[in-house]
Amino acid sequence: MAVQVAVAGFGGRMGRALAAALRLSEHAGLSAAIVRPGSSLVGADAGEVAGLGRSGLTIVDSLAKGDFDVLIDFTTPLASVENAAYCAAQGRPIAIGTTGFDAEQKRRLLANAAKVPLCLASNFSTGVNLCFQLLETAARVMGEDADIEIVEAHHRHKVDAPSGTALSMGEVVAETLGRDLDRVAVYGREGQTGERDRDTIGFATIRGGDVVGEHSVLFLAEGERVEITHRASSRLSFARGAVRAALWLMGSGQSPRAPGHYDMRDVLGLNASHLK
Ligand SMILES: NC(=O)C1=CN([C@@H]2O[C@H](COP(=O)(O)OP(=O)(O)OC[C@H]3O[C@@H](n4cnc5c(N)ncnc54)[C@H](OP(=O)(O)O)[C@@H]3O)[C@@H](O)[C@H]2O)C=CC1
Ligand SMILES: O=C(O)C1=N[C@H](C(=O)O)C[C@H](O)C1
Repeated sequence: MAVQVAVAGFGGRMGRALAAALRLSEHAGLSAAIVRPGSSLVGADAGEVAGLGRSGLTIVDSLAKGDFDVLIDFTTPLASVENAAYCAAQGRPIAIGTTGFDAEQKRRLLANAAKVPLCLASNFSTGVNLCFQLLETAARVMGEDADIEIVEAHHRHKVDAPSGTALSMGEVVAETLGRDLDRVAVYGREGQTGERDRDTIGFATIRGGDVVGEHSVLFLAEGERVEITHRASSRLSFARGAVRAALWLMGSGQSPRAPGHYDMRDVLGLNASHLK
């Protein structure tokens, strides 16, 4: 039987993409579509709202009104923290794609991983997670001799900056080089900045139009440079990854994973020690 998936943030850009990804999945199906309390979408047909035709599933405004095995959450930091606590209390696995958490929100979110399997990924696409792996190699080989800059571009509606993916990329590079990202990150430059400090990792943000998501990490050395770039052209790449993660959390038809904090590299088998 198909794994029953609830989607929180159903009315958003990713919510609709998740509806399409679940429609394409052989092993998972949409069983609950959750929107913000007070949303005008409450009571509407989920399939119609997602542009997929009538589904017979009514949109609701709380997880307690839905029936599900596993939750996929792409909402806001506040809502994700609440939803994770609900899932932990109910013993249900959760895959979270929301970005923009502050340190305290992230601590509260991850505390729930003591009770249930929780997969938190700033980017669920396969390509970005492969880039994380490539970045480790690039940082190891070139990092000490290069200036490292991270550039990201997203659509005009995005509310957090830098993107969660850019921050994850910075963390991968900083960790590989034994640097503390909180100390070396430079978020934008203006005025008399002085010369660049070699140990810093710079971030630049572009917002506009309908850009789905683009990330480049530049390793700028004397006489040469390496650029590792990922460009997403469809939100389906994120949504299909999140569905894959939800199925993985459910143990792919067997018993669910043990409680713990996982990420998309665990789902893809990219955290295996033989790859390091
Ligand atoms: N990890 C990944 O691969 C990806 C992550 N993201 C991240 O996912 C998040 C969502 O992105 P996107 O879909 O573009 O944003 P949207 O703003 O389009 O969608 C977010 C939705 O969450 C809804 N929402 C807010 N509070 C609640 C609540 N309590 N319960 C249920 N729904 C709620 C909002 O409703 P309302 O509008 O009515 O307030 C909105 O419809 C962002 O943080 C983004 O950065 C995005 C793409 C990929
Ligand atoms: O808000 C978005 O759209 C995206 N957000 C994620 C992020 O902040 O990294 C992932 C993706 O790039 C799209």
